[in-house]
This record gives sequence, C-alpha cells and structure tokens, in this order.
Amino acid sequence: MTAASQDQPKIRIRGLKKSFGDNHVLNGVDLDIAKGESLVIIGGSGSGKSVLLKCILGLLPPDAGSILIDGKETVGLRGAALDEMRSHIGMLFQNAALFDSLPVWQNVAFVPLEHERMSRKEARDLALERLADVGLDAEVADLSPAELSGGMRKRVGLARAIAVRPEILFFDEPTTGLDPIMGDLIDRLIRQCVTDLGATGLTITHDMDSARRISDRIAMLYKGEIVWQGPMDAIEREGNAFVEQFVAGEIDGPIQVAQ
Ligand SMILES: Nc1ncnc2c1ncn2[C@@H]1O[C@H](COP(=O)(O)OP(=O)(O)OP(=O)(O)O)[C@@H](O)[C@H]1O
Repeated sequence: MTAASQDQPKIRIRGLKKSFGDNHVLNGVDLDIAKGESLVIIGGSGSGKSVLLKCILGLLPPDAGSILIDGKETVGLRGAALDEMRSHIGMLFQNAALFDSLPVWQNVAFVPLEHERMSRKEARDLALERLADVGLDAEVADLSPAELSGGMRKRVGLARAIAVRPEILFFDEPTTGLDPIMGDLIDRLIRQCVTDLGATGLTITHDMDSARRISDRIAMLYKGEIVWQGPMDAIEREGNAFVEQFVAGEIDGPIQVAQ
C-alpha cells in the first residue's frame, strides 16, 4: 500500500449540492470519513441527513459535487457499476426494512441468497453466525419478522447489514423508537460491528446519547453545510454555538427553528 492510499479517506465528499425546486437541501457539503472511522452526522429534522445518505448510496442524483469512495468517483454510476459500489455497503434502515414474508434467516442472508447464489444450507449457516454476532439465538432464525419486538428487528437488520462483511456500514436513526436500554444495546452492537469488521461507519441520528456511544467523530449538518466537526469531547472544549444549542436542545441560539 502506498503512503497516498493510506492517507486517502474511505469516503471523500466535496461541494455536494442537492435541491428540490426552491428547497436547497445540501449547499456544498465537504466531508471526509477515514477508513475504519465511525462518523456520526447530527442535525435537526429536515436538515438533509437522509438526503446526504441517499446521495452517497446513489439513490438520489446530486446536482453538483463529488463523492469519492476509495478515491473513485461514484456520482453518476449506474447499472452494474452502481451495484458493485453498493455491494461494499451494509445498511441498517430506520425501520429495519425486513421482509415479513420471509423468515428471519432468509432476511439476514438475503443478499448472498439473491445475488451470490449461495446454497440454502450455506446461507442458513451464515445467517445463524450473524444472528449470534448480534446476540440472537438460533430459535429466532425461523420466526417471521412480524413476531419480533422492535429491538429484535433492529438486531436482525444489523445482522443483515453485516452479512457480507461490508467495508462501509450506514445506520439511519438506529435507536429511534427503542427504549433507552435497548438503544444502548444496539449502539454497543453497532460499535462492536464497526470495530470487529474494521469497517467505516456512517450514522445519522438526532440522539446525542447514541452519538456519544457510537462516534469517533461527529459532524453537524445545518442549512445544507457541515458547520462543525470533531470528537464528542471537543464540543464542550471548542464551544461551537450551533452544536451546543443542538446538544442542549434549546430554542434560543443560532439554529433557526420552524415554529
Ligand atoms: N425526494 C424528495 N423530494 C422532495 N423533497 C425531498 C425529497 N427528499 C427529501 N426532501 C426534502 O429535503 C429536506 C431534507 O430531508 P431529509 O429527509 O434529508 O431530512 P433529515 O435531516 O433526514 O430529517 P429527519 O431527521 O427528520 O429524518 C426536507 O425538506 C425534505 O422535505
């Protein structure tokens, strides 16, 4: 590996813009995420966190800017090249996005079964391993997702996200709708998965407790730009007015709140 590739961020975003009509959601986002780093993006409702994630995944085309993964431009990728790029990304969606028509193990091994044409026996073994990774017993494998609690669904979603050992993991509001103890458990599992895989993690959340537990570094999105980034403990040291207001959850401050 050359010195240049060691320094190269896993994901490099430059000048990313996305508008919907007059709604300028991303106004030139610049962000680097290092290999093996867990970055958490915080920001208020409607600040563009999901739009940013969708642009990186190639689900929404940006109007301008660049998204490099391992130094390669991904904006504009289509067809097989887009599928290839996405095959390195595991994603845990907000609602876990499980198929209720399939048993848990087929949800976990969905990608290997569908795209890698793995045998059912191998796929089931893989699913059982991943379920164990997230602390779920083999008995869960044959249940329908509809039979699971919210916390268990998240764990199954996490098992699916790590099924193919991805280099990049995305987590969209991973603790929303969970009680604080289950939220803590999911955060610990996320942190453990990112560390064990040596993956690059990108999480979007409003939950500051969750951000504190998951992040190596936090970036705050406001009005379509990254207004602050740094490790959690730097928030108090550096005293950024946007982040302090957000963390404290106060109405008064530089963040304009729609009332
Ligand atoms: N497909 C779309 N078409 C039109 N507008 C959209 C579309 N997707 C998102 N938006 C708009 O982009 C803005 C940012 O939305 P986004 O979902 O990224 O916010 P967010 O920061 O993820 O919010 P939350 O924390 O509430 O999930 C919102 O004003 C939303 O209405």
